[in-house]
Amino acid sequence: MLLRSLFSSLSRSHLRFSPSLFLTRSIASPTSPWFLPSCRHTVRFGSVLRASSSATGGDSPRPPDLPIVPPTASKVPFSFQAEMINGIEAALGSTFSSDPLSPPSSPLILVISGPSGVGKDAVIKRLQEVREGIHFVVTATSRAQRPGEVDGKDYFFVTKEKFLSMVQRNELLEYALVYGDYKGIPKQQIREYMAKGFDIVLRVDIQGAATLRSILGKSAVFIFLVAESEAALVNRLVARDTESPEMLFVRIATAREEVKHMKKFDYVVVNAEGKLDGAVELVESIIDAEKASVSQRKVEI
Ligand SMILES: Nc1ncnc2c1ncn2[C@@H]1O[C@H](COP(=O)(O)OP(=O)(O)OP(=O)(O)O)[C@@H](O)[C@H]1O
Repeated sequence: MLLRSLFSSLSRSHLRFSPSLFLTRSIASPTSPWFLPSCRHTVRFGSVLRASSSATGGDSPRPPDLPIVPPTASKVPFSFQAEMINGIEAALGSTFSSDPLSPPSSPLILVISGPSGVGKDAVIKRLQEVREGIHFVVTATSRAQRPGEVDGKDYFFVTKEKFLSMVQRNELLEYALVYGDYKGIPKQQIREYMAKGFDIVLRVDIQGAATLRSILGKSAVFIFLVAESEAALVNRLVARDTESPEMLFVRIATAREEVKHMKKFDYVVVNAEGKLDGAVELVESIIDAEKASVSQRKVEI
């Protein structure tokens, strides 16, 4: 029935054709896709389809100016393709929509964590350079500013008193006392940038990641960053030269314990010595995969 209707719509079109042209492949069922005639014609590229009402039966005209991109390997002439499409539309009783078939992807929250000195800051900084639409949430901290750090860019450096007043006003998604200093994530920044469609990157230590997991559950993507080995991590921390020997010892001892928490994360990314770009590419792949996921994570802050 469907086929008959299609043939009759096509035969009303300007094109002279034989149904046998279409049936160069066997038809498994009336609804299965069956296609193109094996004939040789000159193809006119770059033209724009304008449907004639006779080809669509007059009921469901194709949108005007809908460009048809010619498949390079096709031997089917353009005008003939247009007639075929019109015929199929007429047989189906509706035009083909150009709306995207995939649902829009939701903004992500990426939680990037890992032992001290593994390269969290370095990876996030590079990610922001190579990828658009990423907002790194600037953490508020009561710790002292290190040389080269910029207030409002690396952290919001605040006094302990100011930090505690932010806690009281429920302005922080999560906060913790880390090595004697407070660190916390301002909620407002996340809301603001998610509303603009940005993917959000949060940088937290392992303890912070555990707290965020309990708050955000599966609605966020948790990435654990590791060095290629314990020795490489220690070298990196020593070379950074930002800690006193005592603090260095505490960080290294803590890192040993922290690696054990890897399984609570969704992904692990190795940031190997001299291969920062490789780590960033993997993070990008994770983002791309998440955006292509059939069930998108939904988050509310
Ligand atoms: N792939 C890499 N190869 C070599 N050096 C790296 C790599 N990634 C980061 N580094 C360097 O290692 C040091 C530690 O990196 P970074 O400060 O980004 O770590 P972090 O995880 O943010 O540390 P913390 O949690 O203590 O703030 C920095 O000097 C950084 O430049």
